[in-house]
Amino acid sequence: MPPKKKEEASGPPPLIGRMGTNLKMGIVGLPNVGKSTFFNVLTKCSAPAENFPFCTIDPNESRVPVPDVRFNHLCDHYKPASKVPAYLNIVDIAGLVKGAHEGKGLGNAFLSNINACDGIFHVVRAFDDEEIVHVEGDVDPARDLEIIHSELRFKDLEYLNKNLDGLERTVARGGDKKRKPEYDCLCKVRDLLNNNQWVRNGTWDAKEIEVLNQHLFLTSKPVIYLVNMSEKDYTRKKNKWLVKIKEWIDNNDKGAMVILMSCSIELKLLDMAEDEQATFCKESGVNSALDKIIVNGYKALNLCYFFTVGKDEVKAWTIQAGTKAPQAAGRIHTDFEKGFIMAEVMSYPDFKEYGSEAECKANGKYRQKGRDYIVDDGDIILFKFNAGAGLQGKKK
Ligand SMILES: Nc1ncnc2c1ncn2[C@@H]1O[C@H](COP(=O)(O)OP(=O)(O)OP(=O)(O)O)[C@@H](O)[C@H]1O
Repeated sequence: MPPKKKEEASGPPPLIGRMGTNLKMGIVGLPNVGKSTFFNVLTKCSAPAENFPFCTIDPNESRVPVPDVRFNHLCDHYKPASKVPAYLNIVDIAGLVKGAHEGKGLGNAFLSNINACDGIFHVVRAFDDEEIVHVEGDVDPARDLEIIHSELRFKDLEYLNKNLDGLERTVARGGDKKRKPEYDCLCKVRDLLNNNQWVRNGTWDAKEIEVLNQHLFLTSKPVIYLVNMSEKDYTRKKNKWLVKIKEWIDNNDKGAMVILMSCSIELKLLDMAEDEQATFCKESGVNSALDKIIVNGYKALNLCYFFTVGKDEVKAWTIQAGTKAPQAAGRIHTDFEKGFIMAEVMSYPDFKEYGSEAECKANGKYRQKGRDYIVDDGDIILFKFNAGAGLQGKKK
């Protein structure tokens, strides 16, 4: 067998989850925890946010620009006619309740909406308000985290057992040896789930990841926990539930990202003019959590982007981390991939340091990269491709 090319051997490891650039983060949580409010402030649109459970009946989808000082700097520099940032797709999913996996509270429909997402913003309520009904009767974020965690796990177990039954018969009868690795992998999934663990927290080799990616378990999706606090608590950066939340996450999802936020502060900021907002943030020491949430949601999906720049347009092109130059070129046009010759690349830090394309060139920072180049987040690229592929010459 010929030796593997260096880039193949050292390329990024396979990942659990769907491939592609049109991935979505779903907003998940119990009813009345602030999901729709969060979705509204995020998208600055007006999906209903009412003071009673289940006001979100159908999933609501939107996309929000990913904030990036590099993109802003490139726009300031080129002053292009068109500015196109990267976007994060977000879906607002109606509240899950205990027993959702058995169909309670329209559970199954909502669980299938989660299935259509690639990552989860898990919103948990840490604010008290007697006017706002809590489906479990009182506020207790650790209990709520456990409910959602268990519902997704139960749903995976239900799906798994259905698949495993058939597979067990086929493999046990010795009829289909080819499916033994799949069977073994699914048994490993079953053990994990029965042990109160999520698929995402298991250790998997490349072959097993191939199997997992045929099934796309709910508990294989990356999760960012959003703790929705009252305005007062968020401002003073204190909340009586934080220790318990941290404890729960350490015990159940060690290392997961937790972001503190307050939907009521975000609503307040949304109503302010830009200068008023700046003064408020300076005086109160409070900042919006939205940028951090969007940027980390995007990263959780393993997405990144490269830039194309010029007077006509500065644009961020979403790719999956680890994408090689020809496939990145293919995001712009399939002919760019087919007729790929090279990528001319400036890294963003070099561009920032030298101040222009000409200075990057003069200082050896304008590099020509071939087919095996793995595009880095923030690269500024000009692709050269063979006009025989259908288009003329080179194109930004
Ligand atoms: N941090 C907060 N402090 C106080 N009130 C809040 C906070 N976040 C949200 N709320 C209020 O809680 C109520 C419920 O919020 P929202 O409708 O967004 O919940 P939801 O999780 O989308 O519910 P459902 O799943 O039932 O649609 C609203 O009245 C909203 O204004």
